[in-house]
Amino acid sequence: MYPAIEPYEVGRLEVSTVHSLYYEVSGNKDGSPVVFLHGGPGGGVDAKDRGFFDPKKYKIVLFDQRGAGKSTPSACLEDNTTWDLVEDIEKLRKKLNVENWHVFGGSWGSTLSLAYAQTHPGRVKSLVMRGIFTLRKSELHFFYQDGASHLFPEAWEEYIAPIPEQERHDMVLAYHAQLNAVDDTTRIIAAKAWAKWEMSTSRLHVSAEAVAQAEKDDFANAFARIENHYFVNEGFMRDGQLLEKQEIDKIRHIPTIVVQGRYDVVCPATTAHALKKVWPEITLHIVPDAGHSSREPGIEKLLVEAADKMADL
Ligand SMILES: CNCC(=O)c1nnc(C(C)(C)C)o1
Repeated sequence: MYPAIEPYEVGRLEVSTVHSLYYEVSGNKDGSPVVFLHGGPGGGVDAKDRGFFDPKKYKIVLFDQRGAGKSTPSACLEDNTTWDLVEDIEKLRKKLNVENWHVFGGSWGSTLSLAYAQTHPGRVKSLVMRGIFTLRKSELHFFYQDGASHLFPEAWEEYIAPIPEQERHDMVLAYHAQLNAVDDTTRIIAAKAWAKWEMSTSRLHVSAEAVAQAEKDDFANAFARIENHYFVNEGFMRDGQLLEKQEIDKIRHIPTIVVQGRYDVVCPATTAHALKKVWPEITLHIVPDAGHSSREPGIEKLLVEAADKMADL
């Protein structure tokens, strides 16, 4: 990763009558623009995310998506869909007087990267994606219903604990009821349990720091409520839409590098493999000793190398 830097511009962008987005710009004012799309949805950006990009070559744009991080209102689900976020990226591009830009996203950030590129292909100079997630029913089933549970049985017990046994046949729906309960205590207990499940399984070796993040009320509330909202609504798209040939044909020409952990249980390699089959032109790196997180050493290294490669395009 590149050394820590501070933004030279920080601002807020009103994108609807409800939502205001936090954004920041760092690196080279005259550099090649790149927009970083964070995960979750609802995960928010971290200052460390600037470190993927050479600050001499890139004009680095980070922003918190609707309801996430420093964007307001926090955890707000109103007017919060995949397609609202796609248009927010365009609003931010125009606000910053950017003609077109590199797009970089992991996990949900890869979902949004694909949705944005397939909607506005002319605005995307390159794609660097990590832990491919396309929100198919099968992907959600594996992580939230029956799959990852077999690899992390201890964490799974904590994840199902807030849900009555008779509701456990549909965990995403059951969590939707608790994450939107009138009672604040019910909501925060469910939010922390939901967030802890993901943060406990996102690394090959469990990270205490990542798990501790799930204990932070504001993070857990936004991450859990927004993720669950998108999943209950199936990402506001057709099942498998982002992998359809007609959709990939719109972006087939865009230089693209994907980095995928072999032991990613949150967004298993099967989706990156499916993407490669429908889009053989991409470069796909499978990291043999990594899980889901962009902070896994092998993943972090290849992401920086990928961004370095795209910088001169
Ligand atoms: C199913 N959501 C996975 C995702 O987008 C994700 N995983 N970790 C994150 C954060 C690092 C933003 C918490 O996001």
